[in-house]
Amino acid sequence: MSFTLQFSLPSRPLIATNTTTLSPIRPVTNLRFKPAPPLSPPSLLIKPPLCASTQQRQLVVSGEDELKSINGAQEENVPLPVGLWRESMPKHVAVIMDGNRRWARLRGLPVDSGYEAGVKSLRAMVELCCKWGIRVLTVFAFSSDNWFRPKMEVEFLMSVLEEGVKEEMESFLRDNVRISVIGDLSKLQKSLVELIMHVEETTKNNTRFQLIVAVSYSGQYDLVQACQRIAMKVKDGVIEPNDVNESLIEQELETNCTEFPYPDLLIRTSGELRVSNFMLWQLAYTELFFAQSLWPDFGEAEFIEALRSFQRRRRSYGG
Ligand SMILES: CC(C)=CCC/C(C)=C/CC/C(C)=C/COP(=O)(O)OP(=O)(O)O
Repeated sequence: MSFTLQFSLPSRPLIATNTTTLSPIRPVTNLRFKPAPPLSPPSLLIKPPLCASTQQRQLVVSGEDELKSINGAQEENVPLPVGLWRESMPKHVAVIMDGNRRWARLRGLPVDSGYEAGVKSLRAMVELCCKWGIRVLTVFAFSSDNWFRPKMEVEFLMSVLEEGVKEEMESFLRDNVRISVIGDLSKLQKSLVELIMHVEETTKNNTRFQLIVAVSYSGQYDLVQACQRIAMKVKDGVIEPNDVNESLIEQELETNCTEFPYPDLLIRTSGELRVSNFMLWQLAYTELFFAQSLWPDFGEAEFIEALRSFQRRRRSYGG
């Protein structure tokens, strides 16, 4: 049984969007908070829209059954590692997969081996996300600035993406995985763009898990392209300048491809303490976790540590 309380907030979010109270001892609450989008189409009762900053919020009090089911998809019936609580799992994790080249150099290996080891780490993380009920994983695979790397390295990374998509296409379909790519695709080879469009189209109705790959992407690029689209709408008389607000910007960002909220947790590996122009708007209320491990060494134990850290935090969204 469930009921919904709807209330309005003047300008900023009150408590939480899509996660329950985070308790290190035991999750005691089954309260869910969701923002109701003023401009986007109506969503399902417990389906949160894109972001945490829209002005109207709904408080949904769920029964046991509803906690197991989010947006109609059943959570995996797999026991979680000790100390992790399903109710307070992040829905969306983002990762800056840093340290692949250092990993290779430390071993006296060519740079390519570092990226190959990084892909193995990514595969393992996708499996863990699926197993533990994390619904979206966004990875920074190639930044706008990475175009300045040696040509051979750029070509290798592009071939990794191309081969990865081709090899995994069957498993995406079998495992109900949706693939989305965000970034400035105009800089990519035509054949790769076609492949990306094909995999996005083929997997667009898959609901178990969404992998968002950021390629030729930067947070500043995303904001600029959103501004350009909004400016066109103003120019065409579709909207007035005064209509531009947070929700409208959110709709024009590349992350509009996910039905889930912005990242709850950002993990950056390799000990660097920066967000490096990644999802600048979307990270507004994201919890940050910086791991010492280089990305190819980031495995299950490190992921559990990041999730435990996340679950110990209280997210107030400035309220
Ligand atoms: C298909 C797909 C999604 C592939 C992902 C492959 C992968 C692991 C890409 C990482 C790309 C990258 C530029 C990481 C930054 O660390 P760095 O390697 O520059 O490390 P450094 O800081 O040691 O130089």
